[in-house]
Amino acid sequence: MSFILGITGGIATGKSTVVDLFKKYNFPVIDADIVAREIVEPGKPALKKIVSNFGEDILLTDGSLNRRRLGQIIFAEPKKRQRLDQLLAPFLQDAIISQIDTATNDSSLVIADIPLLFEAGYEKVVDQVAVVYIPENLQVERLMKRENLTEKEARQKIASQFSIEKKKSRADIIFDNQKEYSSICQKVTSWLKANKFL
Ligand SMILES: CC(C)(COP(=O)(O)OP(=O)(O)OC[C@H]1O[C@@H](n2cnc3c(N)ncnc32)[C@H](O)[C@@H]1O)[C@@H](O)C(=O)NCCC(=O)NCCS
Ligand SMILES: Nc1ncnc2c1ncn2[C@@H]1O[C@H](COP(=O)(O)OP(=O)(O)OP(=O)(O)O)[C@@H](O)[C@H]1O
Repeated sequence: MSFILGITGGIATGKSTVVDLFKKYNFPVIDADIVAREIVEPGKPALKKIVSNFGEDILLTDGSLNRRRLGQIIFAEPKKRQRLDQLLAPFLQDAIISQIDTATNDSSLVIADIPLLFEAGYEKVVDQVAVVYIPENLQVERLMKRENLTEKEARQKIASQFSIEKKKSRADIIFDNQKEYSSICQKVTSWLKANKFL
């Protein structure tokens, strides 16, 4: 029996930074953002659904999804975001569960990196949830810096998810990422040792 650890957080709170540490220890990682890219490759049914809802304009000339354009639409218009979430949810869920199942054959610990874990109800497919936490003001600061956004744009993206405080209050484990990199490394390693995965 493998232990499935869900990792979530807000945009730019440091999920990738934490997940990379688990990868360094060779634990398998299912990345929901990558799965979400795979299910909308040209020819896949989820892409057809997006086109029938958002129009042909949502494709690039080579027939692939114009991710930048779709991002601009959904982060500015909550109704359209909800529509996208609804139409992708069944495809995402099937693919995520199937990738987790496959990974459990090879490892005692499987990491599921799911940005919208709470919003989309993935608590039921993982054993525990770790939230990578920084306070919202620092989240705004790191997001603006990483993506070269204005404060308004950063806050708009953050507002499209549950707040980081709400996620923190639902966590089984909190990986606080306010301090320097070495501090978060130490926390992850301590958790692995305390739970006998190292
Ligand atoms: C809108 C899309 C095309 C934008 O693509 P882009 O390459 O610019 O961003 P990327 O996929 O790397 O997502 C970056 C981050 O945005 C946030 N995010 C993505 N989709 C959503 C959403 N529907 N609601 C809230 N936040 C979201 C997540 O924190 C994610 O980590 C893409 O994010 C997408 O297909 N989203 C819908 C699928 C989804 O729900 N993904 C999250 C998996 S849990
Ligand atoms: N401890 C830290 N100190 C300073 N900066 C950090 C720290 N951890 C992460 N960062 C920076 O903050 C930004 C966000 O981190 P990261 O990309 O890991 O977040 P994320 O939660 O995976 O984001 P997203 O889900 O939006 O892709 C990055 O630019 C990263 O370099």
